[in-house]
Amino acid sequence: MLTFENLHITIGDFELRGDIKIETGAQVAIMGPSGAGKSTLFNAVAGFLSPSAGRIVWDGQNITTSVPADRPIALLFQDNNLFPHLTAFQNTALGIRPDLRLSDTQSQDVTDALAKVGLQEFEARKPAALSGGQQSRVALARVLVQHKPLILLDEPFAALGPALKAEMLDLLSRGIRESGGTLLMITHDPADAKRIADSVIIVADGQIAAPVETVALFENPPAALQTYLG
Ligand SMILES: Nc1ncnc2c1ncn2[C@@H]1O[C@H](COP(=O)(O)OP(=O)(O)OP(=O)(O)O)[C@@H](O)[C@H]1O
Repeated sequence: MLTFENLHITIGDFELRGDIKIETGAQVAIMGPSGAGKSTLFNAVAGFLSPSAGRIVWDGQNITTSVPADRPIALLFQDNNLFPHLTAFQNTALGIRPDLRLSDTQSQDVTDALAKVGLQEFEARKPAALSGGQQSRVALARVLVQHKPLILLDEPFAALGPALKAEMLDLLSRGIRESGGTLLMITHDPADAKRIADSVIIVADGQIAAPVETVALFENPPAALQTYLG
């Protein structure tokens, strides 16, 4: 379980508060207006920003002040962050060891992750020789190979067309479910939430709301979501 205990985040005069629990294995969409603090919340969870008060607890362990590398977290951001001079295999392997010196088992893990995202034939290709969708798959393989229990995605696959995006979300959701991971995904697209999220957390008006079951939320959206959806 991921818990925000009286969490208070401050940047200049921007403030965000939350006191919520997220069940292990949940797949949760984070939604809310632009500038409401979604990325800021991720930065605090990932350890790039220190909260001004409160605690972030994962499975009973206080991680509020842990350095990013010691947190149980893998991150996937919109731009994929692939290195142009490295192959799909090497870009994936970076998730295990930045110096790319893998054991045989680790190499097999990379091969398995690339197969899982349908790139078994593309291991030796560099990003320039991969389509946008294939590049996203490499980034996803790099997340899966880390076997982290908590996965944070900030607007993943936003650059892809709707069909490809849906396919990637399904791959992602299945991959994380198989590994028992917990997923937090920032998205502006209600279709993303409806496709894979069990519940939605609304970040608005300085508050991180408790997760609400996705179908129920869209059937009866709170005021902040109504305004945001237009
Ligand atoms: N480094 C910073 N210094 C000062 N203010 C910041 C900084 N980073 C973010 N902010 C402010 O914090 C608030 C929250 O920003 P954040 O990027 O978390 O919003 P968001 O919900 O992710 O928005 P979007 O949907 O547009 O990406 C905004 O008012 C932003 O201007």
